[in-house]
Amino acid sequence: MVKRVLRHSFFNERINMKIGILGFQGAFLEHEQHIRTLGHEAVDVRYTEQLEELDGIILPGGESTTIGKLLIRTGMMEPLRKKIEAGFPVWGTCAGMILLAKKLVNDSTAHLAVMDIAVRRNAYGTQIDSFDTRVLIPEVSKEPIPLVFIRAPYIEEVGEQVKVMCCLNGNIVAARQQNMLVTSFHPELTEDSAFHRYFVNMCQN
Ligand SMILES: NC(=O)CC[C@H](N)C(=O)O
Repeated sequence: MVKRVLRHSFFNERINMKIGILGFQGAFLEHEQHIRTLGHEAVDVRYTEQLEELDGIILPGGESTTIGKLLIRTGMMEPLRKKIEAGFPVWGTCAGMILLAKKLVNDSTAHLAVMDIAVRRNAYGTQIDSFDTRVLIPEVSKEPIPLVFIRAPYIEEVGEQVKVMCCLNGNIVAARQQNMLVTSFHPELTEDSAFHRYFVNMCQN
């Protein structure tokens, strides 16, 4: 409560959020750039103690099996899971989506298993099946935004609490359940900051 009050300016404008980006592997720099462009601080998260100073965390793309193993090895898996279950804002892009899913339909990777979605890993095939497209996601932006898919997963089933934000050819590629946001694609690899703005807003509320 004290933290919330202190982080508002005199005129009640929110200043300088601290957004963590899990830095074990994957697209740290690209996410950092967007967070900085929006005027907030990006923190490279590698230790459990760092979680306490953050307003939210991004789990970037990479290799979910590797990131899952590192979460266990560093002792961050359980504290992070508990924090997310208590309402800590989190956004998983691609491998990050896999880490957040309660159910993996074609894999048994160690993961956080907090969000009520069933996810298929590498659902679009291999690296050469990577692709990009533009889609209007009204909740996030007034204009169609570029979506980049790289060995991407998609969501096959969602629980009652989950809001589907974007479907592509009948597959769910973006969804939100309260404090948890997931995207199959990589907004950090495009110039459009709409998704980062959306997540920062989630962290402010
Ligand atoms: N770009 C990505 O994050 C790819 C995810 C990767 N295919 C995995 O299973 O973890």
